[in-house]
Amino acid sequence: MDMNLVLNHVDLYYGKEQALTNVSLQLHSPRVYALIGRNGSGKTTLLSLIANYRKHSSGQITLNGEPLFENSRQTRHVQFLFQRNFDEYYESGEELLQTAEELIDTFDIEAARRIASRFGLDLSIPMKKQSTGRRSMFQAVRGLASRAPVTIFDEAYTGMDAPSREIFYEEILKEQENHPRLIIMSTHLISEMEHLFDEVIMLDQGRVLLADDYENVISKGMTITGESSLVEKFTAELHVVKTRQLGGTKSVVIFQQVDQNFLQEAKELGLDVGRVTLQDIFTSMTKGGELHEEQ
Ligand SMILES: Nc1ncnc2c1ncn2[C@@H]1O[C@H](COP(=O)(O)OP(=O)(O)OP(=O)(O)O)[C@@H](O)[C@H]1O
Repeated sequence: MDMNLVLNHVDLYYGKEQALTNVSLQLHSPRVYALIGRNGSGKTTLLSLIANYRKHSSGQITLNGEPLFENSRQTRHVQFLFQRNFDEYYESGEELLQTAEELIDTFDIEAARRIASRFGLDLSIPMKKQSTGRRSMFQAVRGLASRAPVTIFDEAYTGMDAPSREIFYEEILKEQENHPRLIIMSTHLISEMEHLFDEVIMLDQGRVLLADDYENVISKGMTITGESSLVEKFTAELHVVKTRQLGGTKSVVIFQQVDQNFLQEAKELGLDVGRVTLQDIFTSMTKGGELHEEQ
């Protein structure tokens, strides 16, 4: 089922504090969206609006052309998985999966049991007795097996060890191949999860700093290194997001689409042009403002 989620000039206030400002986004299936941003940038707030956990203060949020808030015809498409505290849950994982099967039309309990078994997650134990990482595994299982057309994972890996996270990523890719949908994942583990993403949304202090196709984002970022004055001259008109000075050598990160002529010219001048990762772009653009100087 095709999903089309649109946010149009959305603001969110907590009392007098503005957590989201003028957020406009268009998301659609089948895509995996990375939602990245520094602590307190508004990721969970944004996800909680999409998941109908709270109402936006102004603007519009629609799913498939209909206002989303308290609209059960559309909200039933959305599942939100976050680091839930299961301290009061005496039910076992299996019992909670059976409840999910009753409540969620698309839920596949056999898939849930299979993925739980891959994690080595014992579903017979009361959830309150599970460790933090295993509670996260359970949320991952529930989200993946929900097959919800809009599935949201808010830092779903919290507490999971590296092998378990690897299983989670493999299952995301498998699910997306067999049951494609709109998945949104907020994360701080950018390098580790980069291979999962089709799209990138970057928040900074409640505003959208960037929303683009992953390949576009990566193709815009590059480093240019060489003799200081040469680098300065060459990049004077470019969108420089980070500068690093090492003696007489300067290295800058630019974030801008450039053409082959540009690369050729850099080569002829003896400048070194290198690729950067999404994590590099993210830290360059958000570490203490857009332009970051390092000595
Ligand atoms: N329930 C709340 N009441 C008041 N302010 C809140 C509430 N929840 C979040 N905030 C504030 O809103 C802003 C955004 O918080 P949010 O939790 O959405 O950020 P985040 O990007 O998810 O952060 P993190 O990466 O640390 O989880 C922060 O300034 C936070 O203090």
